[in-house]
Amino acid sequence: MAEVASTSQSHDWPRSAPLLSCENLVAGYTRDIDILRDLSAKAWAGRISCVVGPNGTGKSTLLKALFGFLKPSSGRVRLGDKDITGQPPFRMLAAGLAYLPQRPSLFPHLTVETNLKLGLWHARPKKAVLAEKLERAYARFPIIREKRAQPAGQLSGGQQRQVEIARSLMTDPSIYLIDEPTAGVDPQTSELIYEIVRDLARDLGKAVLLVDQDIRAALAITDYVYVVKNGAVFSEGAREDFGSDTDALVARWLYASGE
Ligand SMILES: Nc1ncnc2c1ncn2[C@@H]1O[C@H](COP(=O)(O)OP(=O)(O)OP(=O)(O)O)[C@@H](O)[C@H]1O
Repeated sequence: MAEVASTSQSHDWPRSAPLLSCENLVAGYTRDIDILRDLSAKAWAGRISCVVGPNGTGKSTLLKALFGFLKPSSGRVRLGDKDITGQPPFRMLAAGLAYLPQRPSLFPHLTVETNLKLGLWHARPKKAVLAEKLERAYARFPIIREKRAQPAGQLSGGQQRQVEIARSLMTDPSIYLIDEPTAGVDPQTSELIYEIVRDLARDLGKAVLLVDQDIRAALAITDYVYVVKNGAVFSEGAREDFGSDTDALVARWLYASGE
């Protein structure tokens, strides 16, 4: 595993305590095949960590293992100092993790507002609390206020992404695991979605672990980069160590891809 540009003295935040971390994670879908093979990564409050790498290398699998859909066969997942390895998704949610999968996860036939309310169903909030949270969501995403009475399935891909993010914010998570948020979305909407993801970290102080194929766009908002190959970290480093040299990073990614 290579540390990228580790000589830089310009910052030391990557040495600060992460909010979420995994160490030497091994996990897979069947007993005999490990997809993640000794993978370690971190996400810091107010920062975006981005996981890039070739197709099929285990990026989405990492998020699934962190959120508890897959139980690691070895390694540790920690929330601050607390060991949360192998906890089921509902406990991960309660612990402050939000997971946004690659495919939209809204109920298409229910209205936008009902989808938002479902973000809090498990908490059984008082009416006033629910109303306040809805108002906060509408203030942050004006397009959602406009479309709140429509079935969610009638919204564009980008609008559905906004509803998903608004729904996740209802539980005020501290950590976001986000899988390819702009897959299948037009360039203009992509820009908006990256802005929203950036604001989750910069404005709201969330720790974000982002998996992305659109390497150049993702790098523009990223603080720390993991290049993953064959289920392990091939190379990592703080984004600012690369200066404006996105090409060096892309070259490293291509090397990991074997292209
Ligand atoms: N539900 C599943 N059951 C069995 N194998 C799976 C399952 N989901 C993914 N895999 C396999 O795990 C490996 C890693 O898949 P994963 O989706 O994590 O890769 P990825 O790096 O996110 O790829 P991409 O960039 O194409 O989304 C692949 O070989 C894939 O076929």
